[in-house]
Amino acid sequence: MFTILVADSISKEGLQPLLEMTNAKVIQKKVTDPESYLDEIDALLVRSATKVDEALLDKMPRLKIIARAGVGVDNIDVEAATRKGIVVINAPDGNTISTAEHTFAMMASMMRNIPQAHQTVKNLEWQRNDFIGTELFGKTLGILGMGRIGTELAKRAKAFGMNIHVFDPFLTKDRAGKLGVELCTLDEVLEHADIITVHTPLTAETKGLINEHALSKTKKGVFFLNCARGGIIDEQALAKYIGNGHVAGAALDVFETEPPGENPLLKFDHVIATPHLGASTKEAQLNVASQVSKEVRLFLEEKPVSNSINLPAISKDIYEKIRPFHQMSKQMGSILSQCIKEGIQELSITYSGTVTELETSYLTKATLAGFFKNRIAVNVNEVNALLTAKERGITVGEKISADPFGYANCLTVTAKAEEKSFVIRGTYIDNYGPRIVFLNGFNIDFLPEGNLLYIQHRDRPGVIGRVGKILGDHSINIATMQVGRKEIGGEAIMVLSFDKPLDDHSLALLNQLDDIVSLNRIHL
Ligand SMILES: NC(=O)C1=CN([C@@H]2O[C@H](COP(=O)(O)OP(=O)(O)OC[C@H]3O[C@@H](n4cnc5c(N)ncnc54)[C@H](O)[C@@H]3O)[C@@H](O)[C@H]2O)C=CC1
Ligand SMILES: O=C(O)CCC(=O)C(=O)O
Repeated sequence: MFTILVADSISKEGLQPLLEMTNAKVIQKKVTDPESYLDEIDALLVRSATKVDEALLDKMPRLKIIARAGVGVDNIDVEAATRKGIVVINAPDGNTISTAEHTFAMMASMMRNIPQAHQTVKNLEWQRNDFIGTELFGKTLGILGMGRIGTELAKRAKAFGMNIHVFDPFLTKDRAGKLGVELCTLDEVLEHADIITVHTPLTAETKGLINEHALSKTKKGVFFLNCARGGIIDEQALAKYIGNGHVAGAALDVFETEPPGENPLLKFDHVIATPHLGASTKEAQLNVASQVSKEVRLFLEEKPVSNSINLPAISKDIYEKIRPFHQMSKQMGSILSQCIKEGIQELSITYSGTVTELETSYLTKATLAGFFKNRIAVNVNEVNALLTAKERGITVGEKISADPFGYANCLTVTAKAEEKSFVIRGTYIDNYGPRIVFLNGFNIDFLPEGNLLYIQHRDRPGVIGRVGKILGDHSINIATMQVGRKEIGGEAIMVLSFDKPLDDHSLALLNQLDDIVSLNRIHL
């Protein structure tokens, strides 16, 4: 049974895919509510009100996925979540139109003084001369950040006869041409635009993108809009430039601190504001809620998700092809980890045959996840596998080889420790399943599943019988047994599988047998 916490106000209709799950319980409470049962939560859904920081994550040991019903994930410590192996997803385009429309509405309202004029009429005044506005037609709109919202805004502004100048380091000239906008440098936008609007994410790079230095380059009488994130425009600098009459007005939907409280910007008549309403439409809220609910459900059903911030996105079709290898990779990593007990310096995987046509980097991460599973306390999965390896000084390598050793496909994983290395090879046979076909220098053939015992021994008559006798004497049923050797009388191996885990006492007795070199219990 999964427990899902919906911590912010999210459209109930959009939550339907989660409410319909028979194996999930949905709790709608703030994270500060004692009845939110943080230590039992598997999935967390938020908007921007809940700050998902490391301290909160520490209280949620079972958490597997955080879903942001919206775009900006700046209220989530994605790095801490990644370290803990928690998938972070968002709803990247469910509120694009609403936010573009809100920005446009704010721009039109600001240029025609609508909020201020509205208030005077409500106050029974009739001041027609105080509210002379400015047309949008023929003006230059500077858009900083030409992503989804910037692009939708540009379309609407073009329809109003505006010239669009854009700064976005990731926008190509070709795409700018197709969108009918002029690609500029930041300075060019600052120098030429009549109205400047920001539509970037809030990152270390965009924090203070519009600071005093940038403001000093703008035209006198310029207008500003921020319907993206507080902090992209430095509030102190903006207040200074409105105060000295250089900036003619600003329209703000977002603030560095929300709610903004006694913010000096709100004292200016030429500043209009809304309380972070960009995405507040019925349509957007339904869109984002149902987008993330569907994704969380897919994730809990162990199906691939598309809108992850910290996990490589793979489509459902691709996942279906990769699924058998995905499971086998995890098992191979786990076997390796249980056979080579010491710390390793390097883990390399060679792919050959048909598997090379798939997203092998996903399999490499799964192998690492399997390897770390029983070694470290942190939940390691495809999200944090590479980071975990890096933090532990393990070099991870991936190679493609033309030689599949006679199989249709083959994965060979080598772990190198200081003094030894261990190699495991597996193949997936259609309509049959995964098989481990090579273990530490020996050809073998076993199913990587359940409770296994890997025995290295000398190839002498009677060893197999003595092993069987001890197990039989202790009522341990051998489900399967595979043997392999390099040469007659030389080193040999056995891999046995049992219906239940092998107990310590029987293991110790087996260890005392002549000709036994080493024993490894493997639990998959
Ligand atoms: N007010 C509200 O309620 C809402 C606010 N937002 C915010 O709007 C912003 C934009 O959202 P989307 O368009 O959906 O995101 P997006 O990811 O589609 O677009 C962001 C664009 O910013 C560009 N960019 C990144 N760094 C840049 C830099 N240093 N200088 C210039 N451009 C840069 C990127 O190349 C990208 O094209 C985000 O901050 C998001 O959180 C989104 C939805 C609702
Ligand atoms: O949840 C909201 O209403 C805010 C939306 C937003 O800011 C975003 O999607 O980035």
